[in-house]
Amino acid sequence: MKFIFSYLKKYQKLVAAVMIIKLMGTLGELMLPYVLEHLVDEVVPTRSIRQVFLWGGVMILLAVLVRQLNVGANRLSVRVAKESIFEIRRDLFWKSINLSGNKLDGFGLPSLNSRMTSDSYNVQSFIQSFQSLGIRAPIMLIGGIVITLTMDVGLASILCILAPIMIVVVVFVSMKGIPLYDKVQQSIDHIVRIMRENITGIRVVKALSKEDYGTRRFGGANHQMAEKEIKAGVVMALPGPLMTLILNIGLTIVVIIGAVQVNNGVTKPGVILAFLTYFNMILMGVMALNRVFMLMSKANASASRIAAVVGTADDMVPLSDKEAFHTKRNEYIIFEHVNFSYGDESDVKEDKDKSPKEVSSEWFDGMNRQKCLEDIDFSMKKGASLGIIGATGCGKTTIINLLMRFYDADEGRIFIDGKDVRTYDKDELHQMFGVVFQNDVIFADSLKENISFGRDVSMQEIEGAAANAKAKGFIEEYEDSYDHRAVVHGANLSGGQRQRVLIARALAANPQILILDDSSSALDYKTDAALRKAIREHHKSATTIIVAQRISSIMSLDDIIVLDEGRIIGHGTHQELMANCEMYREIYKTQMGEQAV
Ligand SMILES: Nc1ncnc2c1ncn2[C@@H]1O[C@H](COP(=O)(O)OP(=O)(O)OP(=O)(O)O)[C@@H](O)[C@H]1O
Repeated sequence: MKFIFSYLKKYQKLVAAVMIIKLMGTLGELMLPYVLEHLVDEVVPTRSIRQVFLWGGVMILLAVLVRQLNVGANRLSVRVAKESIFEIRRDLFWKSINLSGNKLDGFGLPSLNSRMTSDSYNVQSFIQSFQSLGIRAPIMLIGGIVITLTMDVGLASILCILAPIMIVVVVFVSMKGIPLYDKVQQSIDHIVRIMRENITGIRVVKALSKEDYGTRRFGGANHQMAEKEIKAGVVMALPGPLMTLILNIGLTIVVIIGAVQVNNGVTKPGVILAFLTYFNMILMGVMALNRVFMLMSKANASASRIAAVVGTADDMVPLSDKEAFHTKRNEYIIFEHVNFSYGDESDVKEDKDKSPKEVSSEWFDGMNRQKCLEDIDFSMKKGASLGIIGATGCGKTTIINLLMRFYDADEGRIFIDGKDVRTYDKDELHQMFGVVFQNDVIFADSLKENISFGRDVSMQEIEGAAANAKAKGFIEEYEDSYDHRAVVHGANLSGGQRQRVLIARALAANPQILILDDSSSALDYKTDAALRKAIREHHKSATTIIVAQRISSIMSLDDIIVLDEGRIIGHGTHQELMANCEMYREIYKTQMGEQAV
């Protein structure tokens, strides 16, 4: 809750205005039965039509005023809720896209997704309802009791006994509800993950006729979520009927005692009429209180999940010169005896019984760590080119991840241009790179925007990059050329076209370091060779690293590293590796044919 209120601080005045207007509206509402009682008991017996119309008019005016006040307060409360959730989402998004690789792995994309959507929605609903119901409910409850006390102490004492019982029930049940809603939100993460996997991999699912399998997986997760929702819903739905029962019993007692009193001339009929209305109002107040507590339970669980991300400490802050490593070597990129392991998030994900807060603080500490890179040691001169080859999962991409400081090495030192990579400001560092990752993303936007990608890049540079990436030809065949729109994930482009647009994106800003991670696998050999030639000719000064499975993509580069299970087992030019590296020779033989050796 502290997290939510920290965002409401700036709207203090608006929230206060909502509450004051709501207070006035509720007081007006409370006056209505009182006026009704006066009309029935005092005005009607005078048989004065004028007076009846006058007090009837007062009631109508009061009702209209109450309505207007409620509408005004609701509008303001919606505004506060919308603006504060806008800020919460903005901060959550900003933090999410700036999370370090380790923390991103820890939270998981599906979970970040549901924090951005369903969790934010829960918080928004609470902010909105707490401003109006938060004041209306207690005022109706307390006001109703106070007014009935002034009318008939005996009858009102029935309410005085029932109200605290109802409040205790609501509070008790809400306390039980909070942890249950935590679990519901965790199931939403799970469901979002399965949805993402199935939607992203829809083609594979269809191609292998695995719709049933996908549906079964989703069905399992859906079932789990439904169970948790039902459990939370059953608990939170308990107070409603219980309260109606308690109040109806109270109402029956009031009607019976009231009837006797009216019969004996002790009480007037208008009082009983007013009592019945106040009873209803009190019931509505308690129900509203129940709703506020229910929304609060959900929002509390959701807010701590959002706060866990927003409040996570930035672990990739640039190091000061004092803390950093230094080198006298003058190569442009240097890896010195680097070791690295990813944290294993599976042990965290299983810990479903812990609150998100507890989990998030532990995620990044005691994770199982498998060694991924061991004693990686190489360097590159400025403008040089390096190929990295090796079996899948041997750690090729991880080297890039460390170079771009998505993760920090466990041991060893990495330098770019004579500076410890950890001393660079994140933006400064990333602006040095033009990069295409494996399965990189094409956005649902024009091809022009996909290439320029929000950078200050002229149309001439876009066209130049497209030409070097061998994308110019197919782009200019479209009637709308560079304005042609790609759909989500570039599904209206072929694999090779997607890769060429991505390479154009990497080349567009004339990067100092160019990284192509398995980014030409969908290109035919001829286009791949033409692409490398264009890069050599037009991006001479760029220090280039090409990660590839295809030996033909890297054999002409200045230097090649052969990786095996996270270790460098071969390093040199193509000729040197052919002479000295058994695995390289094997890859060459397999891909280029026996006689090529
Ligand atoms: N975010 C991550 N969290 C945990 N383990 C990871 C993560 N990313 C990669 N790994 C593991 O690290 C190892 C190296 O992965 P990496 O992506 O560097 O391999 P790669 O050589 O690029 O593979 P490929 O050629 O298939 O792309 C693999 O065993 C992989 O499962």
